[in-house]
Amino acid sequence: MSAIWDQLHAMQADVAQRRIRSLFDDPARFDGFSARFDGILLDYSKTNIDAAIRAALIALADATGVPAARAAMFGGEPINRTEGRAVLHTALRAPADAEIAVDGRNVMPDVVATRSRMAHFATVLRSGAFKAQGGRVTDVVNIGIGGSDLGPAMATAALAPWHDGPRCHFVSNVDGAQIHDTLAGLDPETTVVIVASKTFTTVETMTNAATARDWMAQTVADPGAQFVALSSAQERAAAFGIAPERVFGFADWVGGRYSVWGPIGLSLMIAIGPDEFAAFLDGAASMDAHFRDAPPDENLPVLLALAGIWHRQICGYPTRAVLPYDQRLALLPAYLQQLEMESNGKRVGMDGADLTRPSGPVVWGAPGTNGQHAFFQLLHQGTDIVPCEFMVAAEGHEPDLAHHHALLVANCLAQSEALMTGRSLEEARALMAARGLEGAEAVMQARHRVFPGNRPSVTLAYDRLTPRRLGQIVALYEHRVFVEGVILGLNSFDQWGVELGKELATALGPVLSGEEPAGDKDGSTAGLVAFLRR
Ligand SMILES: O=P(O)(O)OC[C@H]1O[C@](O)(CO)[C@@H](O)[C@@H]1O
Repeated sequence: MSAIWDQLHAMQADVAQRRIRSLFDDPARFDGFSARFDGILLDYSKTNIDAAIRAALIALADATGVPAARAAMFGGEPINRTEGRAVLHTALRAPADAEIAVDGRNVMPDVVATRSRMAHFATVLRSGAFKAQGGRVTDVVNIGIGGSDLGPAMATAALAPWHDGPRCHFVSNVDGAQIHDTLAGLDPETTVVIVASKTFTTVETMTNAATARDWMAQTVADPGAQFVALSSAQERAAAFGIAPERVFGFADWVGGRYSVWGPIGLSLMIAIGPDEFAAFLDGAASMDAHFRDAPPDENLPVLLALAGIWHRQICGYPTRAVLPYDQRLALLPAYLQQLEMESNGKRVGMDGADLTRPSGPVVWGAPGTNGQHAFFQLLHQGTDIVPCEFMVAAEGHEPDLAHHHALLVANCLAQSEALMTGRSLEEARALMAARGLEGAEAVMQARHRVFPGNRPSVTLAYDRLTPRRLGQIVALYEHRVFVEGVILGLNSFDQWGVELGKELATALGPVLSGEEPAGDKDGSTAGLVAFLRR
């Protein structure tokens, strides 16, 4: 297998000076290096991947066991080795009649039962039949963090055109500013609070949940009746005082960052309704089938993963930017940061030995066109190369504002073109000459206006951002992360790297309150404690 890695590095050295633009001398370049599924087009023709490199990348995926690992994941095997668990978020969106076994038991009856309990609850709440102390529920506050926040918050914002339920708010940070500002605008008598936590121990969520309960208790006689829990830890939810009929559980084979498809998606279901939520699940399930069945050179998650491996592990680019030209996907970069970096930000392989190559990249981004007026300067002229992943819809949701959408699309395409094509010194000098500049000043000014180009990007284009399309896009990224993780030989489904900070924060609480001395804390931490202690 290391022979294929070596081969890819050698291929990269061979093509390092090649202009991506020159690949379009072949009129079939776009068709040969793009793939379609349903209403989605993945264009990776603006990368330096050619047919031989793609073949080697596919051989790498085979040699590292991607097909077998994929079968093991869909088959419910305990592929999350460090936690001894299956990885079955795909079951949450599988058709009701699917049969998916964990330890010999079909999990689908439980999944389907929870799905219909959620749908019933959402329908009752949306219809006004669920009576809060003040009558019809006007507002829902989802309290959760990480995967218990980012998925539903991202998807709820993305699907705003489908909102016809109560207003949904999301509180995640333990910073009291967020819950203060959120609750300040709400009426406790018409608000329902959803406590979303797989473990029901996460300190941020439990602190916010207690604050929300105190807030509600000031005017509501039975605040527990307006609380809902989404959790794998059903006893802890009960101990918090939430009645079992408002506790929606899920199994430990659903990872936090993969959990929007089940109970953690309840706030989204309340916002858009069970039917549209079902379309979101169906979209994801269709991407699951595509990922399972399509040949690698037509398989969107595999191709996106191979482009990721090429740019990060072979070319050595340390970050990648996600740039949705779709304002309603403004939270997608944050969602993908958790999905990708919590999954593949690891330093050892499955066997515990050090990785011999870089882990997954730093993922960052912001919606276009805003980013163009902020950090795109570095993307075009900085000394680091940042592979960009653009996203754009053919159609917006505002027919009266079609001219806005036309500008949005033009800007998206202009950016990937500019990144690839750039502007040479000769072209820049011609521009200066046209402005009447001459001599050394013209050269200096021209050099500032050179764009080196040859900067790779992929574009994910889709017809329109619907619940189904969003489900497909999110599942596409989930599987992309999985494929990259398998190729790197790491466990994409644990997150031990978040533990140490949690432990130290717990220990620092009494130090900050003055109950305990700073003791053997390092000088910086002790100095900061002294400054911040009140
Ligand atoms: O849903 P929980 O158990 O509150 O966890 C929230 C988040 O915290 C993490 O465990 C990281 O600390 C994430 O993986 C998870 O999504």
